[in-house]
Amino acid sequence: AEISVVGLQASGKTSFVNVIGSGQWSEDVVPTVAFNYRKVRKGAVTLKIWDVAGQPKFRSMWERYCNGVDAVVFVVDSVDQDKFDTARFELHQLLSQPSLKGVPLLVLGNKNDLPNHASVKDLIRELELGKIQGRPVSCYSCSMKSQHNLDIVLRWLAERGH
Ligand SMILES: Nc1nc2c(ncn2[C@@H]2O[C@H](COP(=O)(O)OP(=O)(O)OP(=O)(O)O)[C@@H](O)[C@H]2O)c(=O)[nH]1
Ligand SMILES: [Mg+2]
Repeated sequence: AEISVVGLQASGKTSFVNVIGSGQWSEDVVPTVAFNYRKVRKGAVTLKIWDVAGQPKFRSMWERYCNGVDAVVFVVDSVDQDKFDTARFELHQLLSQPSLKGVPLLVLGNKNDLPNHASVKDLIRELELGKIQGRPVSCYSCSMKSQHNLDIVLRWLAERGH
């Protein structure tokens, strides 16, 4: 399956790709410039992953990297509640692109190893996930640091096929 990983800067997209790619958690990751491409084998499935940069100047590129993928993964820092409005805006903006019609969406509320993280229920409300129509949508709370819930995330991705 081919997937694209998007979301605001410092939400943990590159950490996600590093952890599922090599099992390596590291505190020291540099902000992504433009994008990274990585192929990850997980048992019988090969994931082709576009890890796209989240800083404002790169967000206009998200659509290009999401075009034609089997799933979009949108990563949110579930502790950084001040950024939920921006995350919601960028997510709905992206999903409104005609090229992304029907593409399955996985929202990850990352950093749940930290205190006061938003729950899945909070994220569904804050990001208005209930308003999304015409595509499968899932939302999980997880942590790249503790690897909590990464098993169900990988299962979800494996089900996107190929
Ligand atoms: N506590 C904690 N920190 C995390 C977790 N995931 C990522 N981080 C930290 O969050 C910071 C940003 O992580 P990145 O993976 O670089 O974030 P990004 O979304 O790729 O950022 P851009 O490439 O700039 O868009 C780093 O300091 C990570 O160590 C997590 O699950 N828990
Ligand atoms: Mg990155």
